[in-house]
Amino acid sequence: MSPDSAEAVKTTAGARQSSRTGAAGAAKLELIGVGKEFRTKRAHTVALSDINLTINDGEFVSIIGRSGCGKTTLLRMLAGLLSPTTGQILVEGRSLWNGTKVDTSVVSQLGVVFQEANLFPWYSVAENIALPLQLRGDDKASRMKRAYELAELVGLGGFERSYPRELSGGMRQRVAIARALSINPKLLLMDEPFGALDALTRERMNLELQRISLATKATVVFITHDINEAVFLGDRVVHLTPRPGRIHQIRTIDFPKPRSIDVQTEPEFGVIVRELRHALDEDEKR
Ligand SMILES: Nc1ncnc2c1ncn2[C@@H]1O[C@H](COP(=O)(O)OP(=O)(O)OP(=O)(O)O)[C@@H](O)[C@H]1O
Repeated sequence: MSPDSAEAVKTTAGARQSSRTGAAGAAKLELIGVGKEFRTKRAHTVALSDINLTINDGEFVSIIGRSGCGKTTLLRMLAGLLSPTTGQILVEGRSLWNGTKVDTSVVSQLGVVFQEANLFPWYSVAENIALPLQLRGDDKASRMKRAYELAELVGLGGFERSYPRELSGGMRQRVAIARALSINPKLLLMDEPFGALDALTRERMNLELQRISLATKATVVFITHDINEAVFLGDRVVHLTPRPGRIHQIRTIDFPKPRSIDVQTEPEFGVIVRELRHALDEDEKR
């Protein structure tokens, strides 16, 4: 982390500008003035307001924020599951949403991993991994070849014929990651993927995800409650504040990759985590 790292911290006023200056490379994902409102009989909730963010090819962006600040809403809009009320979402320059209508050809190029692995219990590991390829009509030989390669990549070589019930929680999440990667997604979207895992497994999965994302050069949007995890994995960390959800600051994390777990013991790492934690605590008072 450079001595002028404080420069990387931008508060609300500067967030719009800093959000458009990520690592070098082509824009993979652009959010322009994105907002989401929910209207029910009982309530009108502005879940997200004026989100502006550009994510470049190969970048890993972590998103943190208090419960209810709109993280999942944001990811669901990026995944094509929920239409934005305002603004535009562009994937490689192509609009994901046209009003409330989603462009399915863009969605089919996205990989999504949720907190629950959501595997099909009656399918083997390899069959689960290959499912998106089956849906897209790839022949069996080529999709199994790819499934076996991916099983190896996520550390499940030898388990290709196992069934989900025979796997640990961490292993099931690896299958979910491999399945999301099967289509070589333009974007990998992850919503609290390790939230249900114990601390040690989670730490191992952080290392694995770093390795996989570097090996595949994937562009990743990663939502987490865990500040440590966000900083460890992220090239940038986006902090959302609630009511309505807005980008409060975007912090660039300069530690070179691959990062070892020991980076977390470096004083600079501790400073960043503490500052982000403090900023999140401030959200409670808002
Ligand atoms: N389908 C919905 N209908 C009405 N309000 C909703 C809906 N989905 C989300 N909200 C509201 O939008 C806001 C943001 O919710 P969201 O689930 O995105 O937050 P979050 O940051 O992911 O929270 P958590 O960390 O607890 O998962 C909340 O006020 C929530 O009540």
